[in-house]
Amino acid sequence: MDSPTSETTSPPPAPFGPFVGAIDEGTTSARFIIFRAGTDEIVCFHQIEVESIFQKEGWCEQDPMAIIKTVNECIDGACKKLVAVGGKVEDIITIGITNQRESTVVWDRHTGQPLVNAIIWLDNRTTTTVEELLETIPNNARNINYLRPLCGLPLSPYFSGVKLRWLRDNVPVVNQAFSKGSAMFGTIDTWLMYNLTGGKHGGVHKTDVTNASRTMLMNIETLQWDLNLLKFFGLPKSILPEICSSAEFYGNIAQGVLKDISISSDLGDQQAALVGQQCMAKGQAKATYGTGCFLLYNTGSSIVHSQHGLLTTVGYQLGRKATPFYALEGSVSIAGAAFNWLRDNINLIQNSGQIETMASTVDNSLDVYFVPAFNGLYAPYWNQDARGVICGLSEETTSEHIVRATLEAVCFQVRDILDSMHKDCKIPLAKLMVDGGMTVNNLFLQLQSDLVGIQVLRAKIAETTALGAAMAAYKAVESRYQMEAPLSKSGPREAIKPSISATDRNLRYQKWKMAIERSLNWETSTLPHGEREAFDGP
Ligand SMILES: Nc1ncnc2c1ncn2[C@@H]1O[C@H](COP(=O)(O)OP(=O)(O)O)[C@@H](O)[C@H]1O
Ligand SMILES: O=P(O)(O)OC[C@H](O)CO
Repeated sequence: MDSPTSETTSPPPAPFGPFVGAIDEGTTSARFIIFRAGTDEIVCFHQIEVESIFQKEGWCEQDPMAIIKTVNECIDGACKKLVAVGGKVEDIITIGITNQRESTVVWDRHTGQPLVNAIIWLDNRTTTTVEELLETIPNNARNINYLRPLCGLPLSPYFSGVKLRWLRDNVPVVNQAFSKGSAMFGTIDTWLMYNLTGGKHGGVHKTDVTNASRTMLMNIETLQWDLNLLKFFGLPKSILPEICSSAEFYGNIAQGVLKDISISSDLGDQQAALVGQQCMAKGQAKATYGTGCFLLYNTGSSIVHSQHGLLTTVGYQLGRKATPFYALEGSVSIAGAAFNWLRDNINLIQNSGQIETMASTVDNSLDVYFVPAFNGLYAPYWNQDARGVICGLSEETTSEHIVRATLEAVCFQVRDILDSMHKDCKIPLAKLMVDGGMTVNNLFLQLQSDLVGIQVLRAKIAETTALGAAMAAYKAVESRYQMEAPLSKSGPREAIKPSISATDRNLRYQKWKMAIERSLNWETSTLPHGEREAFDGP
């Protein structure tokens, strides 16, 4: 047996500051991560799951007060861990915020209390609102792309403006607060910022350009709230936060363990991952696989209006006077969420650790295709009436084939998006940077590379979203910081290369397209309700 040496017995050196903290408030969980400033070294973090509430079919809500409580617990938890390893909380020089986007909160400016639960981005209750808004488009055009030139987005239940309009039309207390001028609106970043900086006692009411670019209310060129868009949605400007850049002083934290520490960045989580992955040059792209999957392609300072179903969004603006960078985005609403469904609704798996093991026991999905269009299909289809289908089932199909087909479903959806990006930008992507909860799954990354036919590069650290927020916050307080400098000493990214033939890949993709056809317009292609009730079999 080795005798202990002074080297093995002495405690590890205390981490030295300065540190930068990042709140990452995702759909599934919240976390607070403490980085060594200007690096991608995580000193410690604390993460807690956030509960979603499903009151009715297609609805998804979260309790805004529970979100605040969870974030505060994450901050406390991470700071305790920092002290436990010998670090000092006072060495945290600033923090940043990154968040699930589009999710909508309305609260009362006098009490600081939410008027309703937050409507989460993947909530589908507003399909009728979209229908009603389509009716108001001149010349009976019913064109979902009518507002694209102004805001870069198609009309869809996904975006905050549509959710706000639904609240105005359906929740009297919100409608009254709009009329009285006592309502405040915010996406999750704004709600967090308001509460952290004092709430009803002087909390700031601000958002950043990336989050604002997901509301359908901001003009994509001026980066200001657009009066024509507000008029279209019938919403008052008085409820909206001030739009700021993604990296600047937002306010100081009012109480708790981080009291008086500044908040210096705010970015939607997918844009933060773009920064954290260092896709800061035109033509670079990343895909983040969490609850949903979001592929962002940096288009530099140019606004590219997609002709093929992608979104035009702000990528980041790192300082008040900095040039805004834009991105084309392909959004997939159900990625990792499909596994939550396999676990919670049909008990096919018990935990996410089983996914890779089960899917690896079979060589292929035995021609099973699963389109998890639970709340319609986002990019590039924007079909709110699509619903999920599993096709190709046979007597030989097992749970393992379905789990594998679920992994492949995410890969095929990314292929759909890459094809659109290729058409919009003309240059095919040579490689794709990937991150997010699903990317711990090695088989998944191999399937992704096989089914799109390009190299997939796994991020060196899993927390690229929080890293992006921390980098932007540090940039705001340390102007000499070079964000493009190599961040990590941990070696090159892991590259996964395609291992199947182009013929095989294209055949499988054709089958996927057939499955997509079967899922599209499912809601509107059913019999009208009256006939459905009368129909009594053949
Ligand atoms: N090994 C795995 N294989 C496939 N999916 C996974 C695996 N581990 C986690 N996931 C999925 O990743 C998602 C969580 O990722 P995360 O990036 O934390 O999400 P979010 O930022 O949306 O909260 C969950 O939906 C979960 O089902
Ligand atoms: O919670 P995530 O990481 O899946 O991200 C949610 C997106 O921001 C929704 O647009």
